[in-house]
Amino acid sequence: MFPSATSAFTTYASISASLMLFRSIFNDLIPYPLRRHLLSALSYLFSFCSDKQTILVEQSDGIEPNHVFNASEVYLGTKISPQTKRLKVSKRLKDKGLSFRLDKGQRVTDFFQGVELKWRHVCYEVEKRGHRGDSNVVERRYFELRFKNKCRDVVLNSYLPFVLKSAELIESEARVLKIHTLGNSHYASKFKWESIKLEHPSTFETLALDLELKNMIVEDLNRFLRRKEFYRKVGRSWKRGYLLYGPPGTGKSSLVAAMANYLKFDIYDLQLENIKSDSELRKLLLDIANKSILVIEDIDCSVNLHDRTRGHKRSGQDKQFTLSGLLNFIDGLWSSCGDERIVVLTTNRKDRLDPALLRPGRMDLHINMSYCTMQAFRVLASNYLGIEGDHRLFGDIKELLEGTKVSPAQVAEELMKNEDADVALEGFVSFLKQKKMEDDELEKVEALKKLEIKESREPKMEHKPLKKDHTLPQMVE
Ligand SMILES: Nc1ncnc2c1ncn2[C@@H]1O[C@H](COP(=O)(O)OP(=O)(O)OP(=O)(O)O)[C@@H](O)[C@H]1O
Ligand SMILES: [Mg+2]
Repeated sequence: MFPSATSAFTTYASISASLMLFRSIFNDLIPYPLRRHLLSALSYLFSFCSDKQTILVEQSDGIEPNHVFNASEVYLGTKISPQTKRLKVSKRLKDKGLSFRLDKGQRVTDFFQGVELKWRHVCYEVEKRGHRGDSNVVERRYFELRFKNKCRDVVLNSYLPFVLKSAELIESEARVLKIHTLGNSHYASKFKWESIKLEHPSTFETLALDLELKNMIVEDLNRFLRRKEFYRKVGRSWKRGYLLYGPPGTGKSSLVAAMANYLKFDIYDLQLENIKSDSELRKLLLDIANKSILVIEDIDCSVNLHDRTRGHKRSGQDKQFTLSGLLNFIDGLWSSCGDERIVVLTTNRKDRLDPALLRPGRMDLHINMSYCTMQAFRVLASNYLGIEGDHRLFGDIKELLEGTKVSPAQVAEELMKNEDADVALEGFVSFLKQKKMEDDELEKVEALKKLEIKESREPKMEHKPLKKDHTLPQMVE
């Protein structure tokens, strides 16, 4: 005989009333610390009879935030399912989209290498006593991760590192990159960094560079990111300096943007003309966040940095801005402030730079951005005209490019003139022919000029009247 619906409901009501009564007596009569001990002793007893293990990931480890907790929170935000009933949603200024977090008490089940992993977000309150005896209640949080005993190795050695790595990727994907420049809304004549969204489309795929050079740069960046421990071990600050040199329009600024997009680093564009003193420079550089690229464009002409001892004085000001002040940040003692920094200097004229900037070890890599080669041209042809593989005009173009100095920027401009690939390439061939003629003409003029200069420097023969030379045979009259 089944109990009637009324009696089943009465039994349910009386059991739940007793449970509630028991809970409120338990909470009211037993002080909080004892309650926690009793509960953890009970769960300890239960864990003996279970084939499951539990890992607790607490929000903070003493004073420091627990990185595993933050990573788990980010990772689990991507694992929500229709069964997750309560979610928290947020968006920071730097984020591209919304991000989700589990609310307290919510559960998520994940699978990794065939292992079932049950997560639960737990929140509890603790009473904290201040110095003056006053108390306040603070919320503490942790994640509980349950899995089968036999999967312990997989969880500790593979799953948790996987969660950390995934969270890092999710965070960097979600980040909006920024470019920071010195704003002129300066307070007390001091400049401050102001930022806007960096939406430069340049990437290593779109960059027209010789493949070997491109791969070398990407590998260098990857090695730099991997070697945090190495830098620490050898006593160097975790920084890398690149000097990009080459004629205008060869892609120096585009390479900086590609680096930022690849590494997901912000760019800090420092215009040295605005800096008045070393101390101002120091302050600005200390305000730069980690994971960033500091760029100083056209270092040869931004400020007269040649005189290291006297510094750069401005009229009516005794403050100084010196090259040594800058170098101190690049690789001196001040450079140890901050991690994961990249410094890029660009110049059109490497020969004009102070030798101090070129000294070995100062800029780790000198990258020559040269005129357009055939390999670089193929990248541009694919970007701008969608040409993959070969084209009937590529032979002519290769020959013409070898004898002409055209920057990738000039090539790009020509290729943009027509959407039809054949028309655009024919136009480009005529452009190259014209350019070649002009270059040849220019070369002739240059050669003539050099000859003239050489001649003007050579000592002139003096045409003195011939003295009577007694050695000469006398004319017989
Ligand atoms: N190597 C390249 N690959 C792809 N595009 C390029 C390349 N070089 C130049 N360009 C194109 O030309 C434009 C100008 O190039 P960019 O500003 O990077 O040159 P730059 O070397 O920094 O010049 P400058 O010395 O005048 O600062 C870019 O916006 C890009 O469209
Ligand atoms: Mg540039």
